[in-house]
Amino acid sequence: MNASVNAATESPGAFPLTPRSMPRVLLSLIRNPLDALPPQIFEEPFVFTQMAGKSRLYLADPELIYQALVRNSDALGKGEDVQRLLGPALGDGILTSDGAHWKWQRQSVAAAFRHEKLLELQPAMIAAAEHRRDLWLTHRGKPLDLCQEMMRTTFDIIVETMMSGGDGIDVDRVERNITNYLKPTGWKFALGLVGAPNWMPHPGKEKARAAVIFLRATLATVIAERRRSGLERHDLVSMLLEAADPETGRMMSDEEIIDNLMTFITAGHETTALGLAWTLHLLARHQDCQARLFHEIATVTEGGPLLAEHVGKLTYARQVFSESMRLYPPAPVISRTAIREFTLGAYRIPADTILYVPIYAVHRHAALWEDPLVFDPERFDPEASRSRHRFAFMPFGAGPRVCIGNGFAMMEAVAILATLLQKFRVTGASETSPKPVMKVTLRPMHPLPINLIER
Ligand code: HEM
Repeated sequence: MNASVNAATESPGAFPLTPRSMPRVLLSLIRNPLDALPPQIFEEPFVFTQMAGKSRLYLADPELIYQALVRNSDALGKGEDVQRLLGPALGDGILTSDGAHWKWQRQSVAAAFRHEKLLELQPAMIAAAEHRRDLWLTHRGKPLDLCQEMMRTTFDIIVETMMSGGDGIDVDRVERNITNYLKPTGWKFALGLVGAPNWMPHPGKEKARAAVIFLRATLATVIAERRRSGLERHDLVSMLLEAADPETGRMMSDEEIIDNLMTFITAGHETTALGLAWTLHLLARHQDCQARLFHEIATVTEGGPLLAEHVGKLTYARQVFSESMRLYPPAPVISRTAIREFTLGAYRIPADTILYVPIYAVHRHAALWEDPLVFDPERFDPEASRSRHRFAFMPFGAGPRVCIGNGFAMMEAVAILATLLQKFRVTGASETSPKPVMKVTLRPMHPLPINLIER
């Protein structure tokens, strides 16, 4: 019989969460949940702890992550944490639901993310990047906030490719409201940890509530307009309008369609934008890598404009983006709750255990990476990648719940990087990177400024 993970002393480097350490952990959670990760998880394969009456298991060993997220995926649900954080905005959509309801939704939209379909979207990705590049050409000398710039670019892409332009969505207001929704997530983590009820007031709660009302109403208008016009557009909105549950034949309600559009808009642009902002920041600090990227872009495009067929050939650009996501994974922690007991390595994991996969810590783990804090895109050279465990690098998660948009994101990121760097060299980043803060996604604590030099 396997040992049960039921005492902190059984885990290597157990995290001593005691009544005395609790206030410090809660304060860290409110400010920045990354600071509340047990420090041992950057060196140990796993850390087990018990807090607020719940068993919590942090996994950093790639093999244990594989065993949990892939082999035992049917023993895991998204759990209360995810519902508390994202449920008010994303309802019971593809990211937050479980079981048959999740499966139906995933199958309904899968076709939109097949490789052949994504290839058709490349021109729209390049066009949005060119639009940003042209705006930058008129911005000369003015300071730019990289995160904001990248959010606008990826937002244009998600709305254009998934919603055929979005019928006049107010992009600025949508962006502001997404930020207002995400701002108080530290409070939600902390209140969840002590088992506080959902109605408990906290700073930022009213603004977040107003944001959800605005965002969902905006999408309701998009759906109503699409139904009214009867236009067939072959995009995600049409797919959701036509989706029927394979078992019952039931169509999605408007609320369910809104859940999913909210999910795709938020999950589908924030993450890539933040990945790109950190990438440009790192390139500004590593001019040698930037020079190599210029060379690759010039060789592949033969000095002409970037075309759809070039994107797949920009292998070093992919390496650079991957290495940036290693250091700054846009989704830094994922979590699950065990819905039944299961076996993990030598341990029995009881039902109700909360599992955390701190991608941020896995990507900086002392046992998995040499000089983990050093930026080195060579790590993603095909040869070097082959010699690593597949789940040592997992910015898009793993198993059946792996990011459905991963191919989309890689294509989009490479297209944006290549288009911008054909015209500009980025410089002027601070010597050290600003501290990353987790607000569901990984944002820099302070804006990432850069200078643009026209090439
Ligand atoms: C660099 C960009 C991105 C990163 C790092 C990222 C990361 C992730 C991760 C880690 C998950 C798994 C969450 C979990 O297991 O709990 C996920 C799920 C998801 N992502 Fe992404 N994502 C990115 C871009 C995108 C894009 C572009 C889209 C859509 C266009 C998208 C849509 C989704 C959806 C719908 C899910 C839920 C899938 C499911 O549960 O079946 N993501 N993403």
